[in-house]
Amino acid sequence: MQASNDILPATGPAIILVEPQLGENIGMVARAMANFGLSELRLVTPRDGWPSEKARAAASRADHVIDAARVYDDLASAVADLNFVFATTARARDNFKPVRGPVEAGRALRARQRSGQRTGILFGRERFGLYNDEVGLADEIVTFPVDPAFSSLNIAQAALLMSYEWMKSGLEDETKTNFSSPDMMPATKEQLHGLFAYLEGALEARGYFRPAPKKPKMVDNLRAVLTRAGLAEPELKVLRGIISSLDRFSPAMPRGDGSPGDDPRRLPAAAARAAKGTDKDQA
Ligand SMILES: C[S@@+](CC[C@H](N)C(=O)[O-])C[C@H]1O[C@@H](n2cnc3c(N)ncnc32)[C@H](O)[C@@H]1O
Repeated sequence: MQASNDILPATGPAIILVEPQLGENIGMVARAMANFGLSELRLVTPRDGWPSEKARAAASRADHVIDAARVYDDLASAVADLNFVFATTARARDNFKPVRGPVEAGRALRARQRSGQRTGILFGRERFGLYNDEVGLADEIVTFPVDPAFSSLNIAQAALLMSYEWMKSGLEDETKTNFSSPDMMPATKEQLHGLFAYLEGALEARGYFRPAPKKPKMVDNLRAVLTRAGLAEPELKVLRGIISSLDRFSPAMPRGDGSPGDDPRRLPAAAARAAKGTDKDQA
């Protein structure tokens, strides 16, 4: 069957395969996407390179998906322009992320798309799935209800199930859900990662990440908390302003300009009261 000429522009979630190992699987993912009206395929460093004739053959004429597939050097770049990302995983993860079933996830993606957000779904390597720090780049997790004794689906089957739920969510007579006004939609991942870098730099300078071996876990937790908040761009600006202000007015270890040292006259009112020991709460 020939792919139709009037394929719709990519309005559905991007399907993001992290280091896919087999061209055949990439092709079958593309085919499943095309079956259910998805067309935006992103590949993070496919093991056997790209383009792949094996992928094209397995896609069974979903050529429009294969031809439009984009390759990225790392996952952060692949999600940079997205507002909301699901990670699919069969394994329970020890972090703060909400775990959804596929039906709920399909509906959530549809509602976010209707409110103008760009979304994506991550799939892991065939052999061992996604690393925890990769799941950490997503907002929420999707786990399919499967037999716990045999829980791992083939990647293309997993992509097929998610694509199916996506299409089904558009066929249902659902009440439209607007998450928020357009300027309060979640910031893009690139904007969010900018905040991570800024905050982590400020915390590093204050010796927050101690002892050093705990730093990766502390960073993961911090990022999970900030990701879960679904912060919009104006909210990121507020947080940046707060961090920069604390940076300037930390009497203990001043950074940047305007440090007040221990001069209470230059501290914000509450801090000045505390510094002078006149704060009633301290009595
Ligand atoms: C073959 S599986 C990887 C298997 C790996 N042992 C694991 O547990 O993650 C390839 C990918 O398919 C998706 N997947 C497989 N089974 C799944 C399930 N039960 N729920 C959600 N995603 C699943 C995930 O994206 C996974 O990284």
